[in-house]
Amino acid sequence: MVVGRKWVYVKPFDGLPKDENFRLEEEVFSDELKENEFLTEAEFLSVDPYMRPYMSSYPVGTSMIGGQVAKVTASRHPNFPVGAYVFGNFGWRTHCLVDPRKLPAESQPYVLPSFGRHPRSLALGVLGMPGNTAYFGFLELCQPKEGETVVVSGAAGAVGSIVGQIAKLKGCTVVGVAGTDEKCAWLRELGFDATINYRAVGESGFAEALKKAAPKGVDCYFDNVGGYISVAVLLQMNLYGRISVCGTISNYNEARAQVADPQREFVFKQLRQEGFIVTRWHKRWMEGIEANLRWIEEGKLTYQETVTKGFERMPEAFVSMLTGGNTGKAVVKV
Ligand SMILES: NC(=O)C1=CN([C@@H]2O[C@H](COP(=O)(O)OP(=O)(O)OC[C@H]3O[C@@H](n4cnc5c(N)ncnc54)[C@H](OP(=O)(O)O)[C@@H]3O)[C@@H](O)[C@H]2O)C=CC1
Ligand SMILES: CCCCCCCCC/C=C/C=O
Repeated sequence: MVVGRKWVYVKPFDGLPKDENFRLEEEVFSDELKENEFLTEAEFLSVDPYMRPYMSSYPVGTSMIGGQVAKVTASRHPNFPVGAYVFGNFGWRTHCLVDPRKLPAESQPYVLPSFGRHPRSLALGVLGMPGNTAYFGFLELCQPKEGETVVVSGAAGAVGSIVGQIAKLKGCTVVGVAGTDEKCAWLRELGFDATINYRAVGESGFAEALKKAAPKGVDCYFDNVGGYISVAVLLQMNLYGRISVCGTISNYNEARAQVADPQREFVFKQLRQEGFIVTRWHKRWMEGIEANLRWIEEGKLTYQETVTKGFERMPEAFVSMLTGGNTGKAVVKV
């Protein structure tokens, strides 16, 4: 018998998540596995922005959703032997009994490929879902061309920091938008050509700061945040510009987003905007991971992680990420 712990969603979110929304519970697993089942023990867990809006469609009493890196501790599945490390969407839990046949195609667990000298936690960041969000969401939807100007919001986070570096690899001029001077300094170290600390310039100063940072206008916008930042970028897009709408974290804690009417820009500048969910590319998942790993090995792609220690601190790490406490990928080490 194995006793695990899990975080349960016990009260609907209202604004920023609080302690009262979560409860830590125990769960018991039998040692008796059925054919094709395996048991895991978590090593690293991910806290991601999507958990905030997604949980609103789950009933209270559901375990918190999310990805993790875990070790297989018992198995009756030939592809998941004892001792293997896997990625799985097992939720905020220390242990999980898995039968892959019960999971949808786009959420199948997989044994981690070798990351060489790099930590396994990267399977939650640059070598996992956020890295693939950057790789596919930027390259496929923005179709960047050498010499173009790319703006990335949420630029110092898990997705944005990779998008900006890929844009540099493609020969673009890159402007990153982030919430502190320290984050902006890191982005310039990564090779970003210009940065804007949106908190420092404020809503009223953002358009002018963008004009300075991107004097030739914007050809591609990778949008992680929505809100006034995105409206300002939209108004400075060039003819035939492309916008990849990845996320709108600026309103995840609000019941309703403030709506602007941007349609005129789309008509007269003939813009193209497309939203996406990264699992759209689940059949090409390993292609993204291999490309990002290759760039890391070649010294062309750098990553950073913000690691919180202790499974009991999952809610704290989640709220910290939602409020800008992380640089690069936010993860929790059990
Ligand atoms: N479409 C898809 O398939 C996917 C979408 N996403 C989306 O990508 C975005 C980034 O995710 P991810 O890289 O994991 O998260 P990050 O690592 O970027 O962490 C979230 C960051 O958002 C920033 N932020 C918080 N509030 C605001 C605000 N009001 N305005 C601007 N920035 C804010 C904070 O940085 P700062 O200090 O700069 O404010 C914070 O660090 C999210 O919107 C997420 O939902 C992620 C994965 C897949
Ligand atoms: C039950 C876990 C589902 C995991 C899906 C991961 C896809 C994240 C898509 C993110 C969208 C916006 O942030």
